[in-house]
Amino acid sequence: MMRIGIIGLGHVGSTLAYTLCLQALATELVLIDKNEAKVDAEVLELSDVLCNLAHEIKLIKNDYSELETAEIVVFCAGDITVLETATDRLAELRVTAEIVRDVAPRLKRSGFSGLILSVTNPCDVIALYLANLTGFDKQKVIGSGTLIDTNRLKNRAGKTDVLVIGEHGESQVALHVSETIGKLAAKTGWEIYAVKHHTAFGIASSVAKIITVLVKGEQTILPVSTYDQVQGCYYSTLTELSLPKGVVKRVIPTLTSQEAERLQQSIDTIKQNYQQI
Ligand SMILES: NC(=O)c1ccc[n+]([C@@H]2O[C@H](COP(=O)([O-])OP(=O)(O)OC[C@H]3O[C@@H](n4cnc5c(N)ncnc54)[C@H](O)[C@@H]3O)[C@@H](O)[C@H]2O)c1
Repeated sequence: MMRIGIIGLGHVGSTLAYTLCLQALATELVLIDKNEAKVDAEVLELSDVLCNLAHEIKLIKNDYSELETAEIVVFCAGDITVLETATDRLAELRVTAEIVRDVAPRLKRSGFSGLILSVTNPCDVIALYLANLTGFDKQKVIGSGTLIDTNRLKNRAGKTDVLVIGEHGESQVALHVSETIGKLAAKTGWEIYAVKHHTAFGIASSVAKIITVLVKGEQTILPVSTYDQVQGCYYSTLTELSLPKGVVKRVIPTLTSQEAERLQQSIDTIKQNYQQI
C-alpha cells in the first residue's frame, strides 16, 4: 500500500498524477485542488488511463481527511498565470505564500504525518514557509530543488558528471561546467515557459524520481532542497532520503573558494526572499 496525496492539480500536479499512474508508484492517490471541477475531470481522465494499465490505483477526490494515512504529499498548488504579468521576481511568492496560508492548517488538521515534497515556487522559500506553518519536522519536508536544474544542465553540457546546488532560481550554482554553460542551463526553464506558458514534464518526472528513491528504498543521493540548521533555510545540496525518516544525510560537495562564495550568495538570496513574505 502506498498512498500519495497531490495538492494542486494544475499542469504540474496533473502531469505528476499521470506519471505516478504509469509508473505504478502509488496504490492510492488523493487528489486535491480548490477547483473541484478540475479534480473531477482529472479523475475521469486518469480512470481512462488506468484501463490500459496492468495495475490498479484507487483515486480519491478532494478530501483532506484522506491524507491522514498518506505516506507522501506533494505540494504543487499555485497560479502559473501570475508569471504572465509579473513585474518583479517575487510576484509569484506573494500568491503562493497566500496559498500556503490556506493549505497548511488544512494539512495539519488532516492528521497527516508523512513526508511533504514541495514543488511550488519559489521552491526553497515555500518549502520553509510550509514547514514553519505546518510545524512539521523539517527533516520530513523536502523541496524538489535543483534535481530539475541538474537534469537541464546535463542536457546543455552534454555530460552527466554535473551538478546544480543552491537556489532553484537564478542564483543557483552549477558545478563542473563553464559559467557560460551554467547560465544557459539556468535559462532552459524560461525558454520552455516562453512557448508553453508552463513547464510540467521535467518537474513531474523529477518528483517521480524522488518518489521512486523513497518508495523503493534506493540509497541514491539527489540534489534536493532540504533544511540547513546553521543557515536557517532550505537550499539544494546532495541529499540521501528515506521513508518515513525523510532526510538521512546532507552532503556539501567539495567546492572551490569561488564556488563556496557563490553558494553563500545563493543562500543569502533565499533568506532575503523569505523575509519578503
Ligand atoms: N520547482 C520546480 O522546479 C517547478 C517547476 C514547474 C512549476 N513549478 C511551480 O509549481 C506551481 C504549480 O505550477 P502549475 O503550472 O501546475 O500551475 P497551475 O496554475 O497550472 O496550477 C496550480 C493549481 O493549484 C490550484 N490551487 C491554487 N490555490 C489552491 C489552494 N489554496 N488549494 C488547492 N489548490 C489550489 C489551482 O486551482 C491550480 O489547479 C507553481 O508555483 C510553479 O511555479 C515549480
